[in-house]
Amino acid sequence: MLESKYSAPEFDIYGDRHQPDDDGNWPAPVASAPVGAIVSLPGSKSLTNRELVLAALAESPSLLRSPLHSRDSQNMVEALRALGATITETGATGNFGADWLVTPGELTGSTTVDCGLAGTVMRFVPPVAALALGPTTFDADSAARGRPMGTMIASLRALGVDINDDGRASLPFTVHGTGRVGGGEVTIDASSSSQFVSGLLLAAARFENGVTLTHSGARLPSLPHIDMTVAALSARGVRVTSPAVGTWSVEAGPIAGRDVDIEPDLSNAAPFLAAAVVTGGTVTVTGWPAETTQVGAELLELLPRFGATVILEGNRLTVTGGDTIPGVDLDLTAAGELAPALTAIAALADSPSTITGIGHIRHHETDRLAALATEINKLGGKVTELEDGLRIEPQPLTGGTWLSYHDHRMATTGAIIGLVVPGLVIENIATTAKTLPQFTELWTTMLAGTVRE
Ligand SMILES: O=C(O)C1=C[C@@H](OP(=O)(O)O)[C@@H](O)[C@H](O)C1
Ligand SMILES: C=C(OP(=O)(O)O)C(=O)O
Repeated sequence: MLESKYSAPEFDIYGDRHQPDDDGNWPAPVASAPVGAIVSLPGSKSLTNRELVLAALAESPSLLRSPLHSRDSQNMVEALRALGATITETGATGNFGADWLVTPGELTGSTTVDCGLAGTVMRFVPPVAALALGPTTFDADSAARGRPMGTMIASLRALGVDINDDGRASLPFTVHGTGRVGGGEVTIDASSSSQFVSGLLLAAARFENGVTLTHSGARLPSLPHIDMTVAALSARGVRVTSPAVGTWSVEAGPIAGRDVDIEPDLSNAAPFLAAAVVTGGTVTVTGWPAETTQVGAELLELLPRFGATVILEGNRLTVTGGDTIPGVDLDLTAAGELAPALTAIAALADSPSTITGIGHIRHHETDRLAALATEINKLGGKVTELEDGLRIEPQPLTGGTWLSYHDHRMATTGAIIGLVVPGLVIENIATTAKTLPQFTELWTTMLAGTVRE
């Protein structure tokens, strides 16, 4: 497949060319043959940042083993430290960094929180700040200031929290914590992000009356991420129920300290597994959990739709690309986080694809529907934006500059396409540090494992 559709590689994947230049541009390495590699990945962003929040709100210390060390998790650590938790590195430093010991402390507030580019920080920490004794001002990178926050601000206000946003309904804003939140019933529209639900549920056991939250919007994206929140709460002894579809109830009560192993990030596995699909090679990801709430688990069903063979043996997931890549019709409402990597596969497929249910990813790190269509079309592709998705009609692609839009998954999506499209240069590859600072190293190591035929 690789040879039949695309020209031979032009340059050496092992050379210095695969470091970014001084402007942060990175020539995406081309796979000279089907990839063949075993890849280990750092911890899950979503699990790490949930466990950090819960550990900071708990009644006793927690140990997070193999947490993600990345910009998003660092922003979370610094936010919780600023609010009063003590977080120290401990234990042997593994391949991807030390464990974290989190000791809860009095939530003092009177501080500022830099959310960076992290949706989990801007949506999970304000309810914690509402429990603090003083004001907390939240801001973010200018690239992230426009991400939706109105639902969080309105729902905290509905629960009795004083917030000053100067009428913007977005960052920056100040949460005037008083040390207590009454809680109770609240109805919110979480159609632009599931993180509004998760953020309120994570802190709700510390509200005086807990929370009963009902989602009222037309659609609710990323449900597996809410299930992850519910599971993380339950594992810490919090009583949380879902009495009806779209309603969750968290009882007031203590949050238990807990030692927890953070699973590898299965969404960050997507580009590596996609590399097997688009080159007709084989990639094994280690440490794949037997059971997980991560949405990346859906790759086991999704990648075979693109002609791949997927085998889970023990804790190793092996994906082998097929001889052809059929186009697909997918509803990714639940798994929008996987859409960029799957769009790369679809752009390199043998027939058209339609991906729907992902209107909300216009509110991710960038408008991902516009960004994916723009960048693929610049290379000669034919991607049409739909109201809630993309129509992808594969075309022969040529190299060019691939913009990242401060979006780690845009950067890694470019890398997938660059495996088979020579001359693709990714702007601001460093933005991958949001969730995977080792991306270029792991990617080139994956390619160095290539079995040349
Ligand atoms: O709760 C979480 O950890 C996340 C929820 C999802 O957000 P949306 O519901 O905004 O898609 C997902 O896309 C994001 O990467 C992480
Ligand atoms: C949408 C994402 O991130 P965030 O947690 O910043 O929303 C993502 O990682 O794909």
